[in-house]
Amino acid sequence: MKIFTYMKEYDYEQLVFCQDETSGLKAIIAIHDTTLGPALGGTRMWTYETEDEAIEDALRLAKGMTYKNAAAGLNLGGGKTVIIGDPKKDKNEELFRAFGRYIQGLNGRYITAEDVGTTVQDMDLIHEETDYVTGISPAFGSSGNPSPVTAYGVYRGMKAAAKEGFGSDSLEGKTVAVQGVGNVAYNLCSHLHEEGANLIVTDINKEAVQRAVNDFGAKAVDTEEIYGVDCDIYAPCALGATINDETIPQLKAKVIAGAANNQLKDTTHGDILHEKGIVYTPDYVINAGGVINVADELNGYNKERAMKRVETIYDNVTKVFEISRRDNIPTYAAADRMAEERIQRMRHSRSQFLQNGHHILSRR
Ligand SMILES: NC(=O)c1ccc[n+]([C@@H]2O[C@H](COP(=O)([O-])OP(=O)(O)OC[C@H]3O[C@@H](n4cnc5c(N)ncnc54)[C@H](O)[C@@H]3O)[C@@H](O)[C@H]2O)c1
Ligand SMILES: CC(C)C[C@H](N)C(=O)O
Repeated sequence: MKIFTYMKEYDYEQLVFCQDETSGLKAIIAIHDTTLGPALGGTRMWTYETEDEAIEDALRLAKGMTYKNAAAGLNLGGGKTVIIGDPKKDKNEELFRAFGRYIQGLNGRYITAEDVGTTVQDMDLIHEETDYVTGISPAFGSSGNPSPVTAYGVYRGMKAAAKEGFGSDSLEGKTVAVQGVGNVAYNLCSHLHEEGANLIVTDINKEAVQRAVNDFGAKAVDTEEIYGVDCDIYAPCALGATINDETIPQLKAKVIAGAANNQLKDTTHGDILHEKGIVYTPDYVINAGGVINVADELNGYNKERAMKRVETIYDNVTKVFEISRRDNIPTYAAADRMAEERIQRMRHSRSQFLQNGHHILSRR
């Protein structure tokens, strides 16, 4: 992989490789853009086949966080970490503490939180070494696990998408096909079940599937079957790139609305969905609930304030559909436009120098 060529093409600021022999830590911190503020984004722990695959995942996820934070109206830039390893076997205290020291070394340019493969307990270990971590235990005044809040935001965004696709935001009687019933999707299923939606679920983890079957009366299908099931809404809630050349022809859903990051394999797939009249809800707009919640910690966490902001996901999704219709562009492009315009506006409005915080000579 030509790293500098890639970084230049998509305007990345920084890529940090972290190696600690004692703990076995191998991590990549990608900082995409800090125009709006420090880069906030989670830490993913995953078994990557190759180092290039891990680097690419970190870079793509970090850029997604720039757009997610900008579109959500947060004063934060975008970054992300991937730790190369098996979250079931390779975790230890030293590893997360070593990683925490690397974050501390960035002196606030990057703030972390949970993502796939990491937990509140892992964040607590990172917190032993740095304050630049959110989503730690509520006992520290933190917001805790972001997943239930992400799920609530996805639920609200799905309602806005249903309004666009079916003319009503009621999900009662709608059939939703959920791919991956992990931390976010289990909570999403709970909201959908409560509203009277029918659920079809799949996961590579059989216990996760069984829990959804038992708790919500969901119908289980095999992992490859999920794309072609008869449903109104497809909710991708596992990993990325599941909307691609192989899966699009199978889809029967009119609406796509789910939690996963980087759902489109690439932008051409967003174009195809647009041509087919499938309502695609841009991933980083609908799944911003978690980051909105953890970002509130930077002001001293207030749940009521955070949840009020999470409610805006419904309006943000609606706005993306409006831009898409107005400018006749696919929804992913409409979301990018919304995020990029905000970053550009802020970049320009900061051209005037204003002393903020400490006097620049105060430490002499
Ligand atoms: N946790 C959050 O707050 C949050 C916020 C925003 C976005 N996201 C994104 O949402 C997605 C889910 O996050 P999560 O925290 O629930 O993760 P998770 O690891 O708890 O859940 C993911 C689930 O997907 C399953 N899975 C993996 N590959 C699969 C496949 N090929 N087919 C079917 N199932 C498969 C896993 O077994 C797991 O149960 C991720 O893409 C994540 O980046 C999460
Ligand atoms: C900051 C976190 C809550 C990040 C979350 N994993 C996301 O992708 O939005």
